[in-house]
Amino acid sequence: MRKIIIAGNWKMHKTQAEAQAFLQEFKPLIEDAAESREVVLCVPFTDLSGMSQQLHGGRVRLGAQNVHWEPSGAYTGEISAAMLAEIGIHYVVIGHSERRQYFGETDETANLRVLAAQKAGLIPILCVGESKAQRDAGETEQVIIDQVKKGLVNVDQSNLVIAYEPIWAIGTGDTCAATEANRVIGLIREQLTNSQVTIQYGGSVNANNVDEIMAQSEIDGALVGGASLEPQSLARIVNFQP
Ligand SMILES: O=C[C@H](O)COP(=O)(O)O
Repeated sequence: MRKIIIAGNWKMHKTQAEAQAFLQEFKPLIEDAAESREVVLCVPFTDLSGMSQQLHGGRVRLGAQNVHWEPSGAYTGEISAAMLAEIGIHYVVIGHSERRQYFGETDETANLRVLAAQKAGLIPILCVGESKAQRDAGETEQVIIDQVKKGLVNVDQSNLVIAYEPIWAIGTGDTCAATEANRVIGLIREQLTNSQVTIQYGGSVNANNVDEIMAQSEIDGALVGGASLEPQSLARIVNFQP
């Protein structure tokens, strides 16, 4: 049975004080959510340590938003997988389209990061997705297959999450039709050797559309940006109605 994972990606939002206030309101709202649903918050590096202590023993797990592939060294500004694992982090977002667009990340560096994360015992959330131009040119399938294959070289698929995030649907309110997201995620699954990998959809998921998205047979969760910043809205997404 594939694990359902609802993950918030706060991106570059929330100070430690704001994170603490969020958790105080959020935790009671998800107390009754089905145990089978994993709840993850992928937050800025500066929030991780404090939140890890605040969440210790609870059901909300933490994720980072990036990780370097080397275990240590002269890489100013970078964070290693062991540093994250040491403070109780379980997940790490890798290859998000914003990292690819603004920071020059590639399928090759995403692959190195996935391998480093797994080596330290973290679960990578590998993001893939096509741009509007690629979709309009009919290249969606090839782009996605390429990203998946290149990102997963030598990767252990029993310790992996993939997020399908069409770039044109991120932060735009222009959600990919649930049936189309389901089709592309089915295509991603066909490229895998392990059929049990959790594959999320991401791109303008919110309290109003989550039920339809999560009703799709291939979609095992959501990676939520904007709508994860408010406790009520993320709680509604965690409590989606199947
Ligand atoms: O990682 C999350 C995605 O980029 C989706 O962001 P969004 O929900 O604000 O569209």
